[in-house]
Amino acid sequence: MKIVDARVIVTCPGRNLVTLKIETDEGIYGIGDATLNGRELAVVAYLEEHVAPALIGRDPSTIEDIWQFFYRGAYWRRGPVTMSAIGAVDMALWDIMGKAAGLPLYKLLGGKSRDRVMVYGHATGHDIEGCLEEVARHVELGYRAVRVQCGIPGIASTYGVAKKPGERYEPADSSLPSENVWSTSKYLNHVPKLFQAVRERFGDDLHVLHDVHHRLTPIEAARLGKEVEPYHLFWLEDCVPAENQAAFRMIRQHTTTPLAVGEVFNSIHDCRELIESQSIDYIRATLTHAGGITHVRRIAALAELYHVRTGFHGPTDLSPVCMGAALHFDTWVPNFGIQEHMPHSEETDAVFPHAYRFEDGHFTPGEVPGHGVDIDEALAAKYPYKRASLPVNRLEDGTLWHW
Ligand SMILES: O=C(O)C(=O)C[C@H](O)[C@H](O)CO
Ligand SMILES: [Mg+2]
Repeated sequence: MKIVDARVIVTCPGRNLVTLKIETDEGIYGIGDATLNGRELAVVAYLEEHVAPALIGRDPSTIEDIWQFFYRGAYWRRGPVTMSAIGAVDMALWDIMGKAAGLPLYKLLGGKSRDRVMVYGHATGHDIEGCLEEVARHVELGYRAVRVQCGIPGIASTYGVAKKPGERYEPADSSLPSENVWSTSKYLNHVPKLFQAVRERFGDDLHVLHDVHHRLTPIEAARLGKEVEPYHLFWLEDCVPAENQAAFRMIRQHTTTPLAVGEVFNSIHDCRELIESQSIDYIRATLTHAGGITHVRRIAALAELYHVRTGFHGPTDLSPVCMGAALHFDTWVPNFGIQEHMPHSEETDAVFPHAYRFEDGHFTPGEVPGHGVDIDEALAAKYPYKRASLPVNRLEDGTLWHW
């Protein structure tokens, strides 16, 4: 089998999504997600100029060699743009090989380690009461695990909280970055009250999660971890920016709240120190941004040695193609923890018909050969690209801060 075409499809059924489609001389094709939120066209250019032409004529079954060609063979290694491009190629090749073998991807990877994949949903509210209503709605829908993000008294808007009650929050909400204001002291005073209220209303069985979005310093994160210990969070996510990996050792010494990190990581080298020092509990690197199945399974294997489990990033800025492939990976990977789930819009689901299904707080990937997600190109063409940017965050005195 030979690759005869590799094309990039950009569509915006509510938000921008980038798909690589690789076609073979045997009529089998595979697709991969290359969406890098707010930087979509940078990956499109990388794929079109440096990757797609070099794929033509290759044997799609040489997945490892193709991965090495685009990673090791490139002088400029790593980084989110390069690794998202490689991730899309890799996902599409695994899709092709699944279709050629007539096997769903999880069987190619080594078969089922579980019957279904537990996911967590997103509850956001402007105040604690609003959050509790949203958590209740998720419980009603069957979710066993819910991430809870709350507006902070005295702060006008916070990233990660929907703009209006009942709406979903949208990660990239305007053409140029909008601005939020941040107060660490107001936030730290509020969050323990939120989780106390969640436990009082929903009891001990519901898994609850929280995302800090990298906004704290290590000592502040240590305080938050300690103060929410009585509420037994499933995890505290991205409590500090992870460039300084040694910071996590200090946080770890102060709290037993489990720590998750890695949605912005793009290679095993971003994860290595955190995993080897046993400073984290969940690794969130995703198939799209961290070089596809071929690379993320190396990360998962390293993590397994240190009792670290997977908790893949799964917001709407990753397309259903990534979600489908991730659910196969989650079904197979021995050290699975949880999978994030933000439902895509109806328009997005129509552009990407898929085999995966939600039931009772869990997903199953389906039995369709490959990753089980397709693209309706005619429908995709009806939604042209629209520039969208992630917001920025400033302290109350105007200082630009982590978001
Ligand atoms: O889903 C999460 O945990 C996020 O933090 C969402 C991210 O902010 C979003 O994917 C940025 O593109
Ligand atoms: Mg996050």
